[in-house]
Amino acid sequence: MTITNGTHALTGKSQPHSSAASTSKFLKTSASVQILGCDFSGGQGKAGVDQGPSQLIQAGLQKQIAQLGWNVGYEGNERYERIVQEFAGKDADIGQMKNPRTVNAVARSVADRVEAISKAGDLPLTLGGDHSLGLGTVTGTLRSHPSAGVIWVDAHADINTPLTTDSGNLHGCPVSFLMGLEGCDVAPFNEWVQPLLKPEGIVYIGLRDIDVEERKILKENNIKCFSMHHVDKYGIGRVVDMALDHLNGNSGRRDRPIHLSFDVDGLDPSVAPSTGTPVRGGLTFREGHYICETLHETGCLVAVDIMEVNPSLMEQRDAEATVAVGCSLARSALGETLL
Ligand SMILES: NC(=[NH2+])NCCC[C@H](N)C(=O)O
Ligand SMILES: [Mn+2]
Ligand SMILES: [Mn+2]
Repeated sequence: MTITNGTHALTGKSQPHSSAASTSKFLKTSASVQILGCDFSGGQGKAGVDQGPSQLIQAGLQKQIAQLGWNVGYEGNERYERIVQEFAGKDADIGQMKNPRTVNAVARSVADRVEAISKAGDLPLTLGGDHSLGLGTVTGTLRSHPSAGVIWVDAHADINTPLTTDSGNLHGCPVSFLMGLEGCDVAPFNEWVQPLLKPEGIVYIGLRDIDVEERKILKENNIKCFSMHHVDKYGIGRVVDMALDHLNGNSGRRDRPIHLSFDVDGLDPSVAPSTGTPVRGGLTFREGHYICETLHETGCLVAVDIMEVNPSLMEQRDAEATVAVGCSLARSALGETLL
């Protein structure tokens, strides 16, 4: 194991620690974390979620991750801004879907970047932006690691289809596109989206606000869901264990690559208030971090998304708290322990 000298991310004190990167099973030995800042809000209706990535970066995320022993790269938002410009004023609804061409083009571009980063043996850390970006990040991961499983932490299932969505907001639909469910074979998405995700390849944690049609889809496809009810019943420790068991075919092994897509609204609004669709009764600060820490411990994480941080909502101090928790979730997933 490589020993490097780092600085403790909380205390700022210098301390020796093992390199987080070296413990990963699916990354190259000298792996880097490549941060993708996706300042994108077109998958839902509230402005400001496009400020999430820049705020997370301004809060020092890049340096904090470096202090954990990682090489860190950061890619800003230019390419996505160009796409948003390109379709501005020219993106009429298609059926129920709002901003379909913009969401499509952004997700496609994100998929290509995540795929390239992952194939280079590095870990893509995507900062949203709204959760429609998950169509891009998970596609990119599955092109690079076809056997990867997804852990989707969220108050919502984001599994509406173009036929079932009431809101028309595509941040409520990425999972159905990833699975190629009925109604998802529509332009412009069908130009590139492949049904790479199988229903048994995803586990949800934190659900508590599911639309009627989504509930049917989850049941029909036998998708593993740990709602807040299950977190209360079993405790977060057993829930994460069961989630990993499910993805690893109950083999007892921990050898399936994992993509973590963390919507900060999975956390309770008292912990992450500044997000577009908050739902009370969510994960505590520790439950959220426990998920990230435990997934890091498996050595199987290949990609991480931190989504739906919207610093323009609520008061300034709420925004700061939400940005801070976004940073600390990312650090936990990348190996920060509080010891
Ligand atoms: N990524 C999110 N925050 N999604 C919220 C989705 C809410 C609702 N189910 C919808 O489809 O509109
Ligand atoms: Mn959500
Ligand atoms: Mn979501």
